[in-house]
Amino acid sequence: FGSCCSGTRGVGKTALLRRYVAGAPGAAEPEPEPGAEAEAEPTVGVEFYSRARQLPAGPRVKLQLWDTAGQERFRCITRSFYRNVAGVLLVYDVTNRKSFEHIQDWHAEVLATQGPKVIFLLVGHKSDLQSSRCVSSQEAEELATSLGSAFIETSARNNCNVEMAFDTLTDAILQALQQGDMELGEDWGGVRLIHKAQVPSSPSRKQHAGLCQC
Ligand SMILES: Nc1nc2c(ncn2[C@@H]2O[C@H](COP(=O)(O)OP(=O)(O)OP(=O)(O)O)[C@@H](O)[C@H]2O)c(=O)[nH]1
Repeated sequence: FGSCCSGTRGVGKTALLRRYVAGAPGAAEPEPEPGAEAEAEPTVGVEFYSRARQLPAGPRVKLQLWDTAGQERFRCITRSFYRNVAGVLLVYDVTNRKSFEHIQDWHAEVLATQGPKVIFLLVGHKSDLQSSRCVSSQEAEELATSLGSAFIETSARNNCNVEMAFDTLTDAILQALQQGDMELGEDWGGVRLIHKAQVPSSPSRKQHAGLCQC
């Protein structure tokens, strides 16, 4: 499943993705975050992450995750990645009101590129910073409802709800596929199926576990 993280600069998209990828069995711990006084390196264009997940229902899926830069000057590059995503995490920072107000712009931008079939998840990030919160869960719930998406609050720092966020998105994509709300297309890379039967049995080739790998 192709998915991406979108949101204003500095909301914590990279930290969220790194925390999720580091949660895979056997993965290395994410690099320590810079100290409070040091600025984190902004994402340049788009960075790529991936993580496999065994679904309880049987299939093994691989999430291909694009970390898109929040800075305006990279917008041309990031837009080109929306075409091949099945899911989008719309991320804002619960301590940054402006990042919340821009969520509708990010949503509209993805829709303008991808069409209405993409699955959104609204993510209120940095939930560990409760004392400086300026976006309530309730108003975020209301925004999520108006966008037709689910909503979750996360913290990469406390490792709170990080797995849950990506699991929620994956499950929603799977459900949309099963219900026919999302369809596979040959010229669309948002969801790709690799059937086990199509994988040659040569010992030199890596076998895919489960029924399929996306
Ligand atoms: N308190 C707190 N800080 C966080 C959390 N996640 C990220 N940060 C901090 O927020 C800052 C920005 O994080 P990034 O992950 O670089 O943000 P980004 O959205 O990827 O930024 P761009 O790549 O510029 O769009 C860094 O200083 C991180 O240490 C979190 O869960 N809690």
